[in-house]
Amino acid sequence: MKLQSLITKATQFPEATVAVAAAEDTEVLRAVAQALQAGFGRFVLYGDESVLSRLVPEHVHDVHRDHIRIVHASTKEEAAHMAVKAVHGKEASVLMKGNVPTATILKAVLNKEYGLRTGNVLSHVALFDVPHYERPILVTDAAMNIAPDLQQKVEIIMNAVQVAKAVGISHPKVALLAAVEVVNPAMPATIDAAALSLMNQRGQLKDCVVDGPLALDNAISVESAQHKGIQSSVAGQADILVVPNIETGNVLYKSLVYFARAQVGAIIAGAKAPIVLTSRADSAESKLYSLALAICAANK
Ligand SMILES: CCCC(=O)OP(=O)(O)O
Repeated sequence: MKLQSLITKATQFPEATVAVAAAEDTEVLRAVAQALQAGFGRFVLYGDESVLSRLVPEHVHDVHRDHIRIVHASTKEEAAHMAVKAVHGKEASVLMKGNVPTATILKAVLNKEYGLRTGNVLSHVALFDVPHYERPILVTDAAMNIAPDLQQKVEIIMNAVQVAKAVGISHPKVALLAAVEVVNPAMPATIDAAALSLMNQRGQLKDCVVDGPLALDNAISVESAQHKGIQSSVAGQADILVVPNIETGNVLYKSLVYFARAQVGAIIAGAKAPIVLTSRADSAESKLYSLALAICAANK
């Protein structure tokens, strides 16, 4: 599903409520306004009431103002905790990071008493529309897990498969990226990839087809895979790219956005509710797509 279609799908859930932590941010409020304009979402904005009362009318059309509630929080930490508590208490089905450091919101998310942990690994899943590439493609994990071990990679894959299903890819093809297509004992990513592929063949990783190690070119290009003689049901057709570590993921994410001018929507999956957690420099449009992705994932 292309990102624009995701917005159409999100309009099936006009009442889905989003708790925004520290909403006093122009790009966040522009995304909120665009979501309301598109016809989805109710928003509870936690933050400095005096600032929000001034900013909201500047961004949000009068006709949509009854879809927004402002709740005062004295600090960004308090805003993060209040927003997380609202999701924990089921007053909202999606959490959104506003103008608050990632570490602050994640601390609230991981709170033992009212946080959003399920016991599963939390992981970042980004859905891209890349110009001149016909299919949408998911990338994981560009932001959360620094150097995932084999078990963490299993959960990262399962989180991404759930997100893929939410956007209409029912049995995704998962490519495990490395620098080469063969198992090399000096490259741990290739050994994990081989183990994960076998786990998939033996039914330990369900609802998807997993293959690797694959280099990026043969994961996404049939011509490259054919040229290199790679026999694989995933090569050239990957729906999900699993990177070996956060550096690879973050560089791939930002290369797609800045070099390729890709559009992106991204969430943290694996928690009790999806979390919209974009790069600080991401556009309002990306935040809008991320909201749509989160609402679709919350209602899958
Ligand atoms: C890819 C999203 C996470 C990230 O890198 O965020 P910042 O650019 O805000 O550091």
